[in-house]
Amino acid sequence: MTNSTTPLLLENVTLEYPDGQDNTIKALDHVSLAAERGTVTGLAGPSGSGKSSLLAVAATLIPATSGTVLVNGSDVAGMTDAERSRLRREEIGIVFQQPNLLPALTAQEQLVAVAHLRGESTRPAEARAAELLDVVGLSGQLAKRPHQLSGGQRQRVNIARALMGHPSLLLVDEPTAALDHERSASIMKLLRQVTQEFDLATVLVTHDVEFLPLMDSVARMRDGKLTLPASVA
Ligand SMILES: Nc1ncnc2c1ncn2[C@@H]1O[C@H](COP(=O)(O)OP(=O)(O)OP(=O)(O)O)[C@@H](O)[C@H]1O
Repeated sequence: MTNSTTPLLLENVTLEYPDGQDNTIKALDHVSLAAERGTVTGLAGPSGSGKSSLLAVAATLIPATSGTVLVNGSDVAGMTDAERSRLRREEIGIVFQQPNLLPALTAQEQLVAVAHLRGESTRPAEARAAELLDVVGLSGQLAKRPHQLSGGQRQRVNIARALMGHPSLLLVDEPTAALDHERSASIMKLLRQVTQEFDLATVLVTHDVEFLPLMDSVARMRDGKLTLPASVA
């Protein structure tokens, strides 16, 4: 059951890239997917099957060639660049494989910088940053800079930063690619925890089939086509 409160709805989405000659590569081939609040949708599939392309279209970073992308009921195709930027700031959290933290900033400052971009004042931003860093298990590390944190801790800062804008949709691309098994497992559990705690619709790309049982549903991609999510519960 989907409606205007469904954070992400893709209907028949196709994405074509030029191949450098006269043809196109179909990275997404009539893909339909709904991501509901409070659930983690795992996105699995071989390299080159279109997983990152799906996230990029859902994040409104790349426009679909055809089909419909609705974020909280709004069709992103009809939006101006400014409206899409606002959507990304206010409704979408993005966690990439590498944390991409700013080397000079402390963990707390990484989050406050995001709030400043949205025009928020420092005091409430600092309070929310501290709260979120506590949620991700870093309450004692607020003043640490990236080089003073482990890979897993940096990814936790990255996740907390993605939550600063109160998103309804969290898009996560291979969050554990740079981590060992134990840290990967705890990051996956954390993503599940924040999905429930903040009632997020999380779409998570992973190569690691071991973590698929932690997802509420798993969509599988192959050659740009998506097999509809099947519950793994
Ligand atoms: N910018 C681009 N220009 C042209 N082709 C692209 C571009 N980005 C991706 N592709 C092609 O689109 C298809 C899907 O790529 P995509 O990166 O979405 O796959 P993926 O499943 O995320 O792969 P991986 O698991 O290796 O990250 C591939 O054939 C890829 O070569």
